[in-house]
Amino acid sequence: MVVASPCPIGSERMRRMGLPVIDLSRKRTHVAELMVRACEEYGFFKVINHGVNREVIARMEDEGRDFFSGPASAKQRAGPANPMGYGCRSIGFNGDSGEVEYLLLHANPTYIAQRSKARHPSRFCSAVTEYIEAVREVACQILELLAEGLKIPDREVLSRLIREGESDSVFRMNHYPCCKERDASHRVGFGEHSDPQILTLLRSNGVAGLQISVEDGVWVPVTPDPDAFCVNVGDLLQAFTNGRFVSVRHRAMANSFDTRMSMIYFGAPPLHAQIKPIPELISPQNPCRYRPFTWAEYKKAAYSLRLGDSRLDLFAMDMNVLSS
Ligand SMILES: C=C1C[C@]23C[C@@]1(O)CC[C@H]2[C@@]12CC[C@H](O)[C@@](C)(C(=O)O1)[C@H]2[C@@H]3C(=O)O
Ligand SMILES: O=C(O)CCC(=O)C(=O)O
Ligand SMILES: [Fe+2]
Repeated sequence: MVVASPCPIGSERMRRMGLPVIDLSRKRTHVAELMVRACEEYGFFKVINHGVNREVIARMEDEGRDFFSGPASAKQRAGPANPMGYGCRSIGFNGDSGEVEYLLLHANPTYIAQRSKARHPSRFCSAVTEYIEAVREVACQILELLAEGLKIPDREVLSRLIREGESDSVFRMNHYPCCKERDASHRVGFGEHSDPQILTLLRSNGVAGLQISVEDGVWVPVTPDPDAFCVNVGDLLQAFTNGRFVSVRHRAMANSFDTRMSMIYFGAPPLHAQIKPIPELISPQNPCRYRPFTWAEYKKAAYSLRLGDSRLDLFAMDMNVLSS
């Protein structure tokens, strides 16, 4: 098994400092610079003052709570996850599992309207649609700031891909029931992996569980903050930036005291989109590291592998051939 990267920052520094917290209301050039550094050094950061209306978040959270606490029959109606839909414990198609139940939806309004199998479908559907729209805007803003920070003249080169009507972005709600067992802190909710898409925006209630892999197999917990979005670089953004940004492995652990719910937006391009390093990020010192591929090809590879496998290596250029 080949695995994806841990965070390049050492465990001590990560424990001491925690993740970078970026205030989106600060000066644009400063924010862009901080974000680029965070994506290079941590692959993860938090954003605050992101402008997403509290009520939009609260409505989504209420709907999520209502769905997961609802009758098994309503949840079964939304399943089984193939891969979209409701799933319990089983993750993906290749034998992965964890102490989690979830709802996976395409982030596209028509799909959401058709797949709203909650107890109050139209209320659920409008809460999800509003939430996704608001979070997608933040994701686009971040991708444009990153392009600016990387001095890429086409500032929309990345944001355009997830703004497109045909974007294959996904919305996921994970519900981790409180695990009353004596040593539940060792129980895995969602196993280690990197996210395949471009950019992930995660929000959770105030309960801990998310952890990031740093060097030497150490896992560092992310302090929960319901007012922030936790943002991470996905595999495609690592490829677009020619390896300058890192798609870092993370996982979610069970919690012995409280129930945890996370709501995650995975910004992805349309299926037919070509993924290849952005030309401005290729140079003789940093030759092209990935061969061109489509998101459809990448997704197929992801779904044929286990959760913890690295798929980006399959699309990497042979650097020995390049240097000879
Ligand atoms: C085991 C798997 C679940 C997953 C598809 C995969 O084959 C490998 C990647 C997994 C992942 C991780 C990030 C997201 O939660 C997710 C929706 C995605 O796009 O890739 C999941 C997939 C899933 O749960 O279906
Ligand atoms: O629920 C979480 O905190 C993390 C889950 C995750 O990483 C994912 O669904 O890709
Ligand atoms: Fe993830």
